[in-house]
Parts: sequence; C-alpha cells; structure tokens
Amino acid sequence: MEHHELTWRLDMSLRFRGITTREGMLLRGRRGWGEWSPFLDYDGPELVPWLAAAHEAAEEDWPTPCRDSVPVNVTVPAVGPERAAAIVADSGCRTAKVKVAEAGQGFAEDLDRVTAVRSALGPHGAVRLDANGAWTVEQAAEAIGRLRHLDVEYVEQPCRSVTELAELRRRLARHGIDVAIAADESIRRSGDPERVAELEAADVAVLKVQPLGGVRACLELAERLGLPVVVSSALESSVGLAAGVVLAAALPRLPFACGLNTSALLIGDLVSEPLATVDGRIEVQQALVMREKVDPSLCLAGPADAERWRHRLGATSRLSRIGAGQ
Ligand SMILES: O=C(O)CCC(=O)c1ccccc1C(=O)O
Ligand SMILES: [Mg+2]
Repeated sequence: MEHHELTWRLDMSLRFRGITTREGMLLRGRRGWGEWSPFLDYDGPELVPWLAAAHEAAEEDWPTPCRDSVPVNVTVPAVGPERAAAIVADSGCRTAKVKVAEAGQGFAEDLDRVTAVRSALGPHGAVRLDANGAWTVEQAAEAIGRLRHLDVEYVEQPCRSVTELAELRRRLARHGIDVAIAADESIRRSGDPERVAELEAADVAVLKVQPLGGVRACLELAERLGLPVVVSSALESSVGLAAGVVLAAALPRLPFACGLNTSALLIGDLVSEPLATVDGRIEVQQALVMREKVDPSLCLAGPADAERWRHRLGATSRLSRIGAGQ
C-alpha cells in the first residue's frame, strides 16, 4: 500500500526536557518524506511553521551545500558527573553542550557536571551551556562568573526574555566577563526573532528548522540577523535532523559545532541507516538523501496515536491556509 502520511513514535534513551518519548508524522511529497513533529505541549498557530518545514522537505530541492560535513556537539542532559563524562567520552565529539539550571537541582550539580565534562574533553574541547531560560539576570551573572574558569564557549538562553538577555550581556561586559550569549527560545518562540539582533541580546543565534518554518526560511533569517548561527535539533528522527544538516551545510559561515547529534537520544529511528556522527561530524551527502530512505515498517504508532496526529494535522493545515490568505 502507498502511504502519504505515517505516524511514528520512538522512546527516548534518556529523559530530556521532561520528555521520554517523541512522536510525530512523516508527510510524503515528490522529493521524499518531510518530518512533522511539534512537541505535544505546543498548540494552535505555533504548529504552522513546523508544517511548512515538513512540506518543504517533502517537495522542494535542497539548497546547494558549501561544505561536505558539519561538526556537531554532544548533548549532555542534566545527569550526574560520571554519567556526563561517559556520554562525552563515548561521543567522539570535541564540543559538548551541557544542560544546566535543571528544575530541582542547584548550582553545585551544575558545577560538578560542567567540571566533569571539561575534564572528559580536555583543554582543547569546547564546552557550552544551555539553561533553557531558567535563570534570573542575577543568577545567570553569578553562575557564569563561577563557571567561566572552565572556559565556556557560550551560554544558550540563560534567561527567559530578550530584554533579560540584553541586560545580562551589558552586565557581563561591565564586569569584564567575555562569555558569549546564545539565543534559542528567544528566536524560535518569541514571535519576533529579529528583536534579538535589534536589542543586541545575543552573540550567537540558535536556529531550528521545524519551529522556524524550514531550511530556506532559516537561511533568510540568518542573513537578516547578521549573527553567527548554530543549527540545532528539536529532537527529531534522522529525517528531521537531516534537514538541519542541510541548513548547516548551506550557511555561508559556520563558526561553531551544531546541536544535531541527538539521534542517540532516541531508541530506534525511521530509517534503517540513521544519520551517523563520526569523529564529531555528520556527512552532508548522507543528509541530502535521508528523506528518500524512510522505512515505513519502522513507523510504529498505534491507531489512537495516528488518529490524534491526523486531527492535529487537519487543524494545523486549516490554520496554514488562513495564514496564507486562502
Ligand atoms: O542543541 C543540542 O545539542 C540538542 C537540541 C536541544 O538541546 C534541544 C532539543 C529539543 C528542545 C530544546 C532543545 C534546546 O536547545 O533547549
Ligand atoms: Mg536550547
């Protein structure tokens, strides 16, 4: 039987952002399969750009790559120091992104985890942090001051709002602390990504293909922002991750490793040969053909999940048409 929509569900190997399973759809077009996997706590118009990204992947030519491979970071969830060091050592990556400021944990846990990651990487590796907006400006300034001896490349979304990020940057500059700030949620969820550049709220822009409406939309946004870009995942299957690699490959400048090494956080995949990280890099050629390699028999979701996703897709398609003025 020919499928034009598939619903899938994969368990995660580690709890991440409170999530233990990922699910979504694959939509088929003339170029192959596009992934549509908005998080379950997202709703309404916020799902529209995710759908535009899936349609682009299914129907459009990919932009011409500027490089053959893309460096990636290993992502370290809010685990204990031994586990964190093992994740880094096993990854083969020379850049690690460490989750900090996890709910229910304190600064001592962050310090232990980041210290363990720094020693696992050695002095030549790069360590970046992601607080997912959890710190106040005061807490962020204090934590960054106490972690900077570990040579932190940047801190991603230390505080929730764009104005707080801008205030933190000014405060760090006044104190002579030159740790860079990256904006993630302030770009993909604020409704106004360019405000980050206007308010000089970040040194680095984290771009994610699905929430920002696709690869072309991200290339255009990167140009308007004028900031160095880190392409990162939304915990997709290899099909969605491949679109991120295609974006990273097409950016004129790629000064940092990307957050696209998350397939190891999922148990299983939707293709028989998942996107592979070798020596901390993903091959662009592998990503360019991934949308043609889906194995429908790996898309395991029950009829109730499939029905729920078809309903979500119908509602989001209607919102997309309204937005397009049809
Ligand atoms: O950037 C990475 O290393 C992996 C992706 C990641 O951290 C992430 C994945 C899903 C949702 C949010 C985030 C995040 O950057 O906060
Ligand atoms: Mg982030």
